[in-house]
Amino acid sequence: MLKIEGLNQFYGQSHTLWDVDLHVQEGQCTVLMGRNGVGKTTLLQCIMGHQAVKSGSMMLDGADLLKASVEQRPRMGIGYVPQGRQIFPLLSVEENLQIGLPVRARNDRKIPDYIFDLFPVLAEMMHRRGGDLSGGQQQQLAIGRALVVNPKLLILDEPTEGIQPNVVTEIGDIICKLNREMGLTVLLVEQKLPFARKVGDHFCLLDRGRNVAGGEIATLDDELVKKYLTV
Ligand SMILES: Nc1ncnc2c1ncn2[C@@H]1O[C@H](COP(=O)(O)OP(=O)(O)OP(=O)(O)O)[C@@H](O)[C@H]1O
Repeated sequence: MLKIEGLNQFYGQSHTLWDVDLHVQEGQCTVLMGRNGVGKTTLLQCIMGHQAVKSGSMMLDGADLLKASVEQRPRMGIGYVPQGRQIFPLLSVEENLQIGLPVRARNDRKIPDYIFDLFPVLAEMMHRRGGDLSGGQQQQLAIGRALVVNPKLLILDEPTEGIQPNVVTEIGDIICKLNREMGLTVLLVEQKLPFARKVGDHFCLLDRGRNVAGGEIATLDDELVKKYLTV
């Protein structure tokens, strides 16, 4: 579904991503891994068009993502849950969810009911301000908001960061449900190994902006973990 090849990215003079390849297969959950600062968020931002790419190719179901504007990418079927959630604190839960509505077809600009089935707390807190929600609730809101655009590919940047263990389990179950039962293709950045192993089918491991390993999650062995993930 998503095929990135030979991607190079710079922050000014600083070469951050070096010839990075990433293939996300339809229906799979791919986990992008690596220590802090290796370039995971930068790669996701390149996919969303928030960072410029120096060279390489990036195709989504045969369409050239690099030719698409930031506004077009959600319309091409990408839902994005950014690092730190980026909830609008002064807007209500409903208004935060409504942000994705213009991306939907003109005759279908309504928040889909299944989002409230997945996250009942969003229905309960519909008129509360985003800033009044707990971290876990905000993460659920961020995922709900990404689903409003009716994505075929859901991208999540560290959805478990700074969240209580019971909510981490809940979010893991929901990602599995979206992926395995509802057929949504998922790409997520995740540092927590048990979580990555629970939700992931494939992994892509980066180190200092370069691919160092990848494949089925079962092949992510202790040696790779020690070399590239343990701090
Ligand atoms: N806006 C920016 N301007 C300049 N350098 C940046 C910028 N954002 C990130 N970097 C640098 O690029 C490198 C990759 O950062 P990035 O945030 O993509 O890594 P990461 O793997 O997602 O790490 P983390 O898990 O800590 O979020 C780091 O060295 C970081 O300091």
